[in-house]
Amino acid sequence: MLRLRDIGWTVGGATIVDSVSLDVHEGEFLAFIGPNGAGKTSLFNLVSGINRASRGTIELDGADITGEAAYARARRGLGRTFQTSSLWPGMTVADHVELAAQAADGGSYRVWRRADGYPEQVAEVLARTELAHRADTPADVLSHGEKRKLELAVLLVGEPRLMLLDEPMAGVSAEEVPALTALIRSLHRDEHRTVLMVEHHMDVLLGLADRLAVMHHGTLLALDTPQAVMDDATVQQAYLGEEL
Ligand SMILES: Nc1ncnc2c1ncn2[C@@H]1O[C@H](COP(=O)(O)OP(=O)(O)OP(=O)(O)O)[C@@H](O)[C@H]1O
Repeated sequence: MLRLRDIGWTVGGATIVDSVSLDVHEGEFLAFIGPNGAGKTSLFNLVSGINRASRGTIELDGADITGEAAYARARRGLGRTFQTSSLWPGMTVADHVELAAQAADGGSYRVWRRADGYPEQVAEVLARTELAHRADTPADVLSHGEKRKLELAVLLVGEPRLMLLDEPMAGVSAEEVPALTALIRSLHRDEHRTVLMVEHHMDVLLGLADRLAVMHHGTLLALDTPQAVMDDATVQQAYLGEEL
């Protein structure tokens, strides 16, 4: 489904992503781990089109999308969430989803439009993400776990086939992690979406990921099943003193 060949990204003389090649199969769950600054988010930015690769090629479903803008990649079914919250504080949960539905329907983001255009879609997405009871709640009042669910809800409106999730557990309390993990699992297993996810919590990943990609200093250090990666001596060495 997704093919990266020799992807590199250099900024101001510093090589942030260095010769990354990998294939992601349809329906796969591939998790990215690695120390802070390893280049995981930078790689997601290159795949989603936020930044352009300095070299290498990116293919989605056999089409070369290396030079395509982010919105064009989104139209092909590639969606992503961000490490930091991308919500509008005073806007309600339902209005976030409504706005995303308008945008997905070809409309522009017009915050003054009344939120009565896509009630069925909004209700359906909020039910899937277990946020129906929070429909009228402003985003800034939500717990961290609910905020992450809302970011997923907004993403789901576009029905992405390939989802890039950047640290979806960041800031989420320990009590909320299981429900969020279950939601992400269901988007993958029940809805058959292909998922790439950056995550530091290994305990979360072990129940989700088919394969782990280990990044270190911008390179892909290892790519294998979770067990094989954890047994890998090179990975262990790279992580000495780091949480794995
Ligand atoms: N636009 C940029 N210009 C210059 N340097 C950048 C830019 N974006 C990222 N970097 C640098 O690239 C390196 C990799 O950053 P990146 O955020 O991709 O790492 P990461 O693996 O996602 O880390 P973390 O786990 O902390 O999120 C860091 O040293 C960062 O400072």
